[in-house]
Amino acid sequence: MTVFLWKSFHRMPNSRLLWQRTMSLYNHTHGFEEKEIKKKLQQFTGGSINLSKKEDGIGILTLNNPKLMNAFTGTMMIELQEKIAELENWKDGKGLIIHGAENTFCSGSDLNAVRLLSSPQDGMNMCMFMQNTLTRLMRLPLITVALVQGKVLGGGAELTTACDFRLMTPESEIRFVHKQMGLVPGWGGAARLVHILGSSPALRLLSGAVEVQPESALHIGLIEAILSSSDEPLEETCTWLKLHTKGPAEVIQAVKKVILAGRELPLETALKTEMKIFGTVWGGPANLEALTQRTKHK
Ligand SMILES: CCCC(=O)SCCNC(=O)CCNC(=O)[C@H](O)C(C)(C)COP(=O)(O)OP(=O)(O)OC[C@H]1O[C@@H](n2cnc3c(N)ncnc32)[C@H](O)[C@@H]1OP(=O)(O)O
Repeated sequence: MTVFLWKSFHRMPNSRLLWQRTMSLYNHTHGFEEKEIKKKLQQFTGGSINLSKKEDGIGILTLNNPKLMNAFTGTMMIELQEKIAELENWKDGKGLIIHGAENTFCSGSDLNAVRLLSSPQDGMNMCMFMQNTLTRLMRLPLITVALVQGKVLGGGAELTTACDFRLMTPESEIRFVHKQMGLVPGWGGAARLVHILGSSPALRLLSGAVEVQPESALHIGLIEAILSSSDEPLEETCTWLKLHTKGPAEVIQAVKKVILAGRELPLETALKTEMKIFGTVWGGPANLEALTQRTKHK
């Protein structure tokens, strides 16, 4: 299945539907009825997800529900899916910053919705819906950064793990509070956390519902950097991301794809995928330009 998925990924299907199907994890064969869960999620309104795509190839995705510390309502979950689909089709895109409105990232899922979706079946459908969306986010051919501000809890902490990098402001905190809620992560956050940290540190964070402060997050490798202040974090994050997205979109996207292949595929398949992605940039405009200019790397 994974191999099939990656072959399709590499072939860059033109059809958006095929792309979405191959990038997602669950469909009706897994008992996932997307239409049904969307109908339920539509009932829990409030907030929005806003996307602005800048000319320099950096997108800014804003979680916007500040009254509830940017908790995810049902309609925000649906809007997130729509914005990720839009980003999958962004040919000139290179990077993405995810942040929350009014200087706080996200306090998880909206507890009002959680209370009303409390049957195991609804819970599993919501979980499959969010896992599909966050897996597609993780597989975007863009370099993604979560800008962590305020108290980032539950599903908010899970969302940060679907990004390539996390940057924290000095006063912020990440906390997988699921155990305190009688839960475990369900948006894929546990599996991704094990990949990021290894199983013992991940278990420590989950079993202790540990409040992870910036210094400790940096020490265990959960984040890439602590921002210098909380004054202009979005600008600082943009500057940081621009260092990693300098160059043409096709090259930046190819860089992300070879890393994705290495992260998700068995070694032999990853190597073959890398070779094919290499073929898309070898002799390409950026490569020829660098050769013409006799670029030196001093
Ligand atoms: C698989 C997904 C699993 C999950 O995500 S479970 C959800 C995990 N998140 C939580 O349990 C968050 C509980 N809330 C808190 O701990 C605190 O509100 C929090 C985020 C630390 C902020 O504390 P403060 O800065 O003191 O602000 P506050 O408590 O007065 O909050 C302002 C208003 O926002 C509300 N709020 C915050 N997080 C929410 C959430 N997730 N769902 C629904 N409402 C939420 C909070 O109830 C308050 O509303 P109100 O002013 O009392 O009407």
